[in-house]
Amino acid sequence: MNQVLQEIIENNRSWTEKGTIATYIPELAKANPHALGVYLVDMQNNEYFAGDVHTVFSIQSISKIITFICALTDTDFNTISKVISVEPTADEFNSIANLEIKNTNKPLNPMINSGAIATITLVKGKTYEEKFQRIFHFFKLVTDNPNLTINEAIYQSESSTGDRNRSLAYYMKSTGIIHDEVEEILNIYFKLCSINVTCKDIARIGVVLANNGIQPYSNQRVIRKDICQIVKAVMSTCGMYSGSGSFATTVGMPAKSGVGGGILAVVPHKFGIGVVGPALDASGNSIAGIKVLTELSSRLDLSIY
Ligand SMILES: NC(=O)CC[C@H](N)C(=O)O
Repeated sequence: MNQVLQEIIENNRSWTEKGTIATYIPELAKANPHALGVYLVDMQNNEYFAGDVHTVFSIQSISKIITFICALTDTDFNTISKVISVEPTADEFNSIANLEIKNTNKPLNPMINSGAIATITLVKGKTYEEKFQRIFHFFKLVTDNPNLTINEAIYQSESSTGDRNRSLAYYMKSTGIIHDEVEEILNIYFKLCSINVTCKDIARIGVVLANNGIQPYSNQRVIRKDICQIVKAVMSTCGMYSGSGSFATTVGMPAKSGVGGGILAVVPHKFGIGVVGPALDASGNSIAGIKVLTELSSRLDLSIY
């Protein structure tokens, strides 16, 4: 398997030249555009990998999965559905337009920025710090990595340039979708986006979802099965932003990307997959990462469709 992964990395590394690093968060511009790595964890906890798997990157929007799981654990899906829809969008991940144009004012789904900001408000916590710590603790549990840290420079960079996210949040407050202090919620959002991870960390989140909530290495249930099903469905339809439809046809796996260059993909009952490749395509997805997953899916026949 490692040999196959090695070939796939070599076959697709040239795609890193065709994408661009996210620079709208200035600190992200420091990422290595040529990095490309892939990590698989299977149901028996075997690990396979190739390429730049030691590259550390900020998790960015992949954190939206974890926030959504925490909200679904604290608040039932029907209640959440009154605040956030689960419909895909062809607009950009930080679009403000659809909040006004679609009749309900609800963010279209929890995988875009507006939806994730609203999702944070549905996670329980007596204080904002407790809310953040509960999500961060769950991150450490599900990755089985108690040493996860926040990338302070990226957090500061996001916070000082995150005015689009501020406008999304203030708009949602004006329409009654959120009620909390906007700056406090954004502070949590920016911190969650700034968590340092490797492909292995995100593959480990993936394998728990692949196994319907049970960690293969500890046999411990960490996510309810019904929550895993909802999250995987939303990843399938919304996880790759405006590229979700073409990703479903070429790769065919529930997945979630982030502008740090990570992609977390799930092959139900088989694998959790983590990919890193910071050069992005026009939708904000890792350009070479998608190519790696496309070849992997085809060679191992992994599409769920
Ligand atoms: N697509 C992403 O990964 C976006 C996350 C990023 N922190 C933002 O809010 O813009």
